[in-house]
Amino acid sequence: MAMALRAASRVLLRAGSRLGRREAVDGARRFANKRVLVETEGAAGATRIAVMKFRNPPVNSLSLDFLTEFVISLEKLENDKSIRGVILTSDSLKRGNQTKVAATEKTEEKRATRDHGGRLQERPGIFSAGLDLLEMYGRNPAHYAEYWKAVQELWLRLYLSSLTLMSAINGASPAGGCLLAITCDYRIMADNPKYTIGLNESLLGIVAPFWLKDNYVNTIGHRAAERALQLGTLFPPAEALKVGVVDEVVPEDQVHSKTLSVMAKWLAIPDHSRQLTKTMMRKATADNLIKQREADIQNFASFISRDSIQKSLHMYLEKLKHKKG
Ligand SMILES: CCCC/C=C/CC(=O)SCCNC(=O)CCNC(=O)[C@H](O)C(C)(C)COP(=O)(O)OP(=O)(O)OC[C@H]1O[C@@H](n2cnc3c(N)ncnc32)[C@H](O)[C@@H]1OP(=O)(O)O
Repeated sequence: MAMALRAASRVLLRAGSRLGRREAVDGARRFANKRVLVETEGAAGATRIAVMKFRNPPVNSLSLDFLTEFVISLEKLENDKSIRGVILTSDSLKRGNQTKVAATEKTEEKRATRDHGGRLQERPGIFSAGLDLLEMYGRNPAHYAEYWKAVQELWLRLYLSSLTLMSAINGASPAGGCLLAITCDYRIMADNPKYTIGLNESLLGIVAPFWLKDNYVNTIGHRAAERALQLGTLFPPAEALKVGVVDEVVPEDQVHSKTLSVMAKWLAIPDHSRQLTKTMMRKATADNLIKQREADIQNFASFISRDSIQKSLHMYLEKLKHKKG
C-alpha cells in the first residue's frame, strides 16, 4: 500500500508540474473539443490521470453543446483503461486572452470591475454557472425534453463513473455547477470568499429535480439539504466546508496541486474494491432516476413550459443582465 501510494504520488507530482503547460511533453497528451479541454499525464502503461477543463465562455453554463461534448470526453476517458482518475475544473474564463476562446475585448471589460482608483480588476472566477438558462427559456417543449435528457445523462455518467472523480473548484459554482461538484468523489474549493457553491434553484423560482436533491442529501445530510434547498443557499468556502458540500478548502494557488496529492491517495486503493464500494453507495440513488427517466423528462418539459415559470426565469435573466459589476 505504502509503495503503491509513493508510486502514484510520483506520477501525480510529475503531472502537477507539467499539466499547466500546453505542449505535449513526455507521456502527456491532450485532446480538446470546442468547450472541454482534456489533458492527460503519465507514462504509457502506467496509471494516468486526466484533467477536464471547462471552457464555455462567458460563464461555463451547461448548454446542450457543452453537455454533449462533456459526455463524449468523459466516455473517451472511461474507455481508456490507463486512466484511473479525472479532475474536473474550469479553464481560466476570466482571463480570456490566455485561453484564446471567443472572449472579445468587450467581454473582458465586462467581466472586470473597477477599483476605487478606476483600475480594472478581475472578477471572481467561475467553475460553472450551472444549467444554461437560455436552454430553459423561450424554447419549445421538444427542446426542453432534449435538453433535460442531456442533463440527466451527464449526471448519471458522472454519478456512476467508475473513475475516481475530483473537482478542483476554482470559482463560483451555483446549481448545475454544484451538481458537477457533488457527483465527484472528492471536492476541493479555492479559499476565495467571492466564490460560492450550492443549489440555489429556489431563488430562480424553480425546483431542483429529485435525483439532484437525493445527491445533495447523500452529500450533506437530510436536515442540512432541506434547509439549503428551501433557502437556495449559496455557501462561501468556509461554510461549504462546514456543511460538507466540499471536503477541503485551500488557498487558490494550491487547488490544483492539492487535488493531485489527494488523487494520489485515492489511486493507491485497488480499483475493484473502490469501484464496488462506490456502486454500493450510489446505485440505489441512480436507479431511482433510471427507472423513471422518461417521466422525469416529461415533468421537466411541462414544468418549465408553464407561464409562471417562464416569467420567473425571465425576471431572473433580466436581473443578471442589469446587475451592477
Ligand atoms: C425543474 C427545473 C430544474 C432546473 C434546474 C436548474 C439548475 C440550474 O443550474 S439553473 C441555473 C442556475 N444558475 C445561476 O443561478 C447562476 C446565474 N449566474 C450568476 O450568478 C453569475 O452569472 C455568475 C456568478 C455565475 C458569474 O457572475 P459574473 O458577474 O462574472 O457574470 P455575469 O455578468 O452575471 O454573467 C455573464 C453573462 O452570462 C450570462 N449567464 C450567467 N449565468 C448564466 C446561466 N446559468 N445560463 C445562461 N447565461 C448565464 C449572464 O446573463 C450574462 O449575460 P450577458 O452578457 O448577455 O448579460
